[in-house]
Amino acid sequence: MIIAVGSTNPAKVNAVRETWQELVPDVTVLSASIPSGVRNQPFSDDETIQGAIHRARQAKKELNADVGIGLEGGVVETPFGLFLCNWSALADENDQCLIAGGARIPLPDQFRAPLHEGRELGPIMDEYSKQTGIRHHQGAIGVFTNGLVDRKEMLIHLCKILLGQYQFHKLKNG
Ligand SMILES: O=P(O)(O)OP(=O)(O)OP(=O)(O)OC[C@H]1O[C@@H](n2cnc3c(O)ncnc32)[C@H](O)[C@@H]1O
Ligand SMILES: [Mg+2]
Repeated sequence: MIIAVGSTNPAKVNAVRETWQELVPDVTVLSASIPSGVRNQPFSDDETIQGAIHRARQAKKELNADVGIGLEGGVVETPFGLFLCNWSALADENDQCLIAGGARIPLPDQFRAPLHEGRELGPIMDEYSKQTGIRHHQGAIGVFTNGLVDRKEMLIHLCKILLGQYQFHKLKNG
């Protein structure tokens, strides 16, 4: 079975690889950089979900896979402040999509202006934490949880929710 991931970000690819290779026999995980079809920095749940779905379907198509997976990070305004959000989608053999949402965590108020001006969270996080490539490693969630939950671990949870739904639908519909 071939699984295609619509990103080359190691936090994303390794999350998919570790989840599927551990839980499903004879899986090959391929990855390719796939545009999300939405803004580089999605600004709502809807836009982030749309990006995840687009990446899942395109990855499946471009890599000629059985199943495609899209993982997308975004930000959402709430009455309690600006939050990081995480969404994922799995495109199955019939191109039907399963969706799963992940962790949310508040972002500092000072991030609001640069994000609204069109900057991406990745570089803002690098400046804030005085590190480089945060998005590829611990992620914002790792920084703001003191390293207790990193981006890959958070994405593994999403991948398990996708895989579990996929198995549930297979058992139900054959
Ligand atoms: O190569 P791709 O797959 O595009 O990976 P990415 O890191 O850009 O991730 P997304 O496109 O899913 O996320 C949209 C933006 O939000 C940023 N982002 C999302 N989650 C993040 C996190 O946990 N830490 C740092 N930046 C994050 C990301 O860097 C982008 O600027
Ligand atoms: Mg991106």
